[in-house]
Amino acid sequence: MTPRRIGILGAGSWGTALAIQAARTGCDVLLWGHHPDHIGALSADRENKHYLPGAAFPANLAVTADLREVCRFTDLLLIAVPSHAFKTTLERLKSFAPDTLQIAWATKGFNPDDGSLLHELVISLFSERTPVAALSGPTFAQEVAAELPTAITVASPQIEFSSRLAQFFHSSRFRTYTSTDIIGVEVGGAVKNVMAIAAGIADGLGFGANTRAALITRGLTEIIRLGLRLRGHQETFMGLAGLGDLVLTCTDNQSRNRRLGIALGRGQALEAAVREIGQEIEGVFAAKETYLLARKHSIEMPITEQVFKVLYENLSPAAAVQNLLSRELKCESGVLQE
Ligand SMILES: NC(=O)C1=CN([C@@H]2O[C@H](COP(=O)(O)OP(=O)(O)OC[C@H]3O[C@@H](n4cnc5c(N)ncnc54)[C@H](OP(=O)(O)O)[C@@H]3O)[C@@H](O)[C@H]2O)C=CC1
Ligand SMILES: O=C(CO)COP(=O)(O)O
Repeated sequence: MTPRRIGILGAGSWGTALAIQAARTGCDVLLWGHHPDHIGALSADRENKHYLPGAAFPANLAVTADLREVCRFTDLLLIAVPSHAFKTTLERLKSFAPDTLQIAWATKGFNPDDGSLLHELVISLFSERTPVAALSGPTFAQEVAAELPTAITVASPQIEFSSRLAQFFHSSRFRTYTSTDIIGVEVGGAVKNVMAIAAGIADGLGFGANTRAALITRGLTEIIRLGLRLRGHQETFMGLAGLGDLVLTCTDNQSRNRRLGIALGRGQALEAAVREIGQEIEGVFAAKETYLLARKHSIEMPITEQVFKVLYENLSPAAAVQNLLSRELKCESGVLQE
């Protein structure tokens, strides 16, 4: 049997957890990070002490700070850098990647340049023929590293590619489902982070379970509205990469987006809260991109709008809640209509 090889780009908590998971299934894995010093520490410690402490690297997981080395190792790459670094990572790859490159990603977010989806960016920089896939679902890195049972969706328009990738990561503790709806999976993964900030704000303000459940439900409506407009499939939003990830992120304090919301609801300033969390908080970018997309497509996304205003227009969390509550009365059953 030919050896299964994968290169994983991005040595933060999620790239490291996925590298460990792929290695556990028997793949040979090369994990790339952009800071030589950080990669040196990973190599010496056989552990990512900064981003994923306590998860030992399997022997078949190697690390490098040299992107060319990854392309010499394999033409199958999985990108797990933050969305703001996604384009530059692709551009760096493009100059020396082979024509046979297959690109998957576990990044959750939009292209910050224009709010396009990441698969559109990959195709525009590479080719319509490049196999592409997005991995997304309710998956905290620490729990995957600790081998707590987890399920994820691998979405690609090319079924052979998603099926092959699903096998690269599948184990008895990590269940992989395939999907052809890459649009729905990407929209769900990006916009749930905005809702997690909203849910955190509500909890930080001292509201209760009723408020949280209402935000999750109405947040899902917003995700579906935008997702359908961008041609995602309704059933995807009820799946792991939709409702599954939305519930996870809005309800558990492992979520950095939720923790940011809690800090804001308690009155902490944005910069101080971001600094204290000290890791990527994708919802800060996604709130702006989702808000602009909603305006572009004339879609009502009131929770997104209020989160945007809290983050970018200095609106107080209490005023944002008041704005949501004072909206005109609506019929719930019309939620999916324009
Ligand atoms: N953590 C999780 O549980 C999950 C995360 N995700 C998604 O994974 C993506 C990555 O997040 P996550 O790993 O959690 O973030 P972390 O904050 O844990 O790590 C971010 C990593 O990105 C690196 N990085 C920052 N800028 C660049 C750049 N320009 N080029 C290359 N690498 C860069 C950082 O390196 P350095 O520190 O050296 O700057 C660091 O290694 C996000 O889109 C997130 O939504 C998805 C599912 C679960
Ligand atoms: O996407 C995630 C889990 O599925 C991680 O969420 P946070 O980025 O909010 O920590």
